Amino acid sequence: MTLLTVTNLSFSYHKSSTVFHDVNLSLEAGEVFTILGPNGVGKSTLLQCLCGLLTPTKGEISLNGQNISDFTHRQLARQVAIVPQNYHINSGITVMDYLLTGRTPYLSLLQMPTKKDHEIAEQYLTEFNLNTLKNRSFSSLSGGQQQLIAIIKSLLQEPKLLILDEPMAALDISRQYELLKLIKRLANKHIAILLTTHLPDHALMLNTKIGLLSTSGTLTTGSTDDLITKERLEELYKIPLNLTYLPELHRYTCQILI
Ligand SMILES: Nc1ncnc2c1ncn2[C@@H]1O[C@H](COP(=O)(O)OP(=O)(O)OP(=O)(O)O)[C@@H](O)[C@H]1O
Repeated sequence: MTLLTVTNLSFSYHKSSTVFHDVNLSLEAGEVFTILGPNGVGKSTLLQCLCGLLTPTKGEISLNGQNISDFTHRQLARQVAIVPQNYHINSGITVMDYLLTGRTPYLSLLQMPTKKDHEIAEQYLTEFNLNTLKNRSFSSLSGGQQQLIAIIKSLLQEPKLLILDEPMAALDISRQYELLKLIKRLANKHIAILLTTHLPDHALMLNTKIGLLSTSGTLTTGSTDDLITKERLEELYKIPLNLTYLPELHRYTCQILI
């Protein structure tokens, strides 16, 4: 069965203006879907609708055939994790305690995280070579460190669908390389991943399903070959650019012509 089905979805913050309308998309387990679009077109808004943080004005979102409005918060948090673009955490919570909040959907009321939960968090910190951050306060971390820790927290949720809002934005290129590899590994483990990015190269590297969200509020979906083209991207971003084929990698790369 299709993991995520989005049907005729529309959203408005204010009655007078629609952010996006009639959005349709679907995602199977293990598929990766990349959304591109100019600043302010509604990518984050769409992602927040998909994980139940915002309620769409119209349309339906289903997980394994069940409308997400029928899920409890706890049920939904076992299925879907989101790594947002920004964090507003000023509580002084340590990195370890922040990570362990990812286990909340699996704990009963007032239950403390278990030894096993600590071990899983430690394992991820080791995998990402971030152990030294464990006892730091989350809010004292750099933007890139926060992004990596938030990604690890989302993995502790063991989601079937992982939603990443511009996950590469604050990362240096070596961390981007690690994250791109991680996305491929998670997809091989049948986790569906929906991400946004401002770099067409990320979509070309991942070779995913694509959604182009335009200023008119429509989402055009298709394959990388069909949608990551010079013509489509120039129309979307209104700038001159070029795609160059890299024979050694069997894919294109995108350059802004300046
Ligand atoms: N809470 C809010 N209340 C009212 N309008 C909002 C709110 N959040 C976002 N918007 C507006 O909705 C539109 C879509 O914003 P959104 O953050 O989803 O865009 P985006 O495509 O993710 O942008 P970016 O690429 O810059 O992150 C923008 O015009 C934004 O100003």
